Amino acid sequence: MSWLRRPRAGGLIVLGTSALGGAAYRFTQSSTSDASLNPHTFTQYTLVKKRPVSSTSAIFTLRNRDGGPDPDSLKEGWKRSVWSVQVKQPQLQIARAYTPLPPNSDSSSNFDNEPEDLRFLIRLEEGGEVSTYLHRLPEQSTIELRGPNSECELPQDIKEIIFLAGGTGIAPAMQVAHALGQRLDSRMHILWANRRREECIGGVSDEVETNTAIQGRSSWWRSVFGLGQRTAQPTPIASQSSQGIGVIVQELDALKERGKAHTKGLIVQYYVDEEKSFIRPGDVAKRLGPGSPEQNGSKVILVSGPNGFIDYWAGKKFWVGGQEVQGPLGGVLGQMDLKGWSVFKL
Ligand SMILES: Cc1cc2nc3c(=O)[nH]c(=O)nc-3n(C[C@H](O)[C@H](O)[C@H](O)COP(=O)(O)OP(=O)(O)OC[C@H]3O[C@@H](n4cnc5c(N)ncnc54)[C@H](O)[C@@H]3O)c2cc1C
Repeated sequence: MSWLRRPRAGGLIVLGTSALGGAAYRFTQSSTSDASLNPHTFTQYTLVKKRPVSSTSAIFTLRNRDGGPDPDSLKEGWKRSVWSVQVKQPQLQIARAYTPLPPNSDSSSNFDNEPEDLRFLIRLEEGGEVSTYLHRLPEQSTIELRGPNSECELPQDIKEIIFLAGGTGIAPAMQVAHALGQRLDSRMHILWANRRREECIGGVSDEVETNTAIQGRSSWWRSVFGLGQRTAQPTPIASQSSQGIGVIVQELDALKERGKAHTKGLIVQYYVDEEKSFIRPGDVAKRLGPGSPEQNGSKVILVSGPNGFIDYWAGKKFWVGGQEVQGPLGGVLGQMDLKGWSVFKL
């Protein structure tokens, strides 16, 4: 799910999808009614709420306008997939993919057969056609969605996940945390990097980073933005901000709480570029564990965020015959002893 890779295009874009096993597909569809979300036609939703998260991002809450029931595929998707929908920009007739945030206590559906509201964390891209269009829309506007599209299916036997998220790459991480929160004995580490603290106000890392395992490589942010040398330092444990706790931070805290009873935990680490804290290879290495081949269950590293973030950590994805494919494992992870963990680029 590398962000910002869409070319400007005149026609509606069919987005490539891929699964952990390498297959690309859309969810099978039980209903083809235009009133229900479906992969074939655009369904009308109403923008019922736009809640700012920072100066450049907001959570958009969309409600199915005609109340068509959610397809079963969508309910299944929440349990086992990372998935997205396409949002249409009607004047330009283009569409971009966005990743629904997992339901929270605010997500409304009054009756069992009523569709759930869909919520999206959307960043305003400077000069970006669809994100600028969406951010300019007033509440009560109509927005058209098509989907769902599966980006990756979680293996049934998943045991542990390390999720490297850059910026709005946190949305798929939250989907995975939501799905994993219902699986016994799973453990998930999210390492979330942002340029600015305003995206994750009040976010306090669960673990102290010592960064002793591997040092000396520059961060993705550094390589992308050409910043100068930084001094090695531990990730600062942020103090509670006087401005309160950011919306996404609160939702991550809620996900931790929800999974507590069944799982071995959700551990979240915050890295903020402007505070000179960066995800380092050592932060990943120390979470790989000893790597015992007898251990049951898959262990997966997922990488999600802007193209440069994915390239830096895992190498480029490629387009082959109109489909986006994983490409070889490269980047920093490609040079590490991953002790049996597999890597998937979202
Ligand atoms: C599966 C998937 C899920 C996603 N989920 C989310 C999500 O949950 N939240 C989210 O915010 N984003 C998400 N994205 C990214 C999203 O789909 C869009 O790519 C993003 O919003 C930018 O789209 P846009 O139309 O606003 O920008 P675009 O018009 O595509 O432009 C993107 C950037 O490139 C620049 N640019 C474009 N064309 C050119 C050019 N020819 N020359 C120079 N510069 C150019 C623009 O100025 C802009 O800064 C997801 C992407 C994928 C593939």
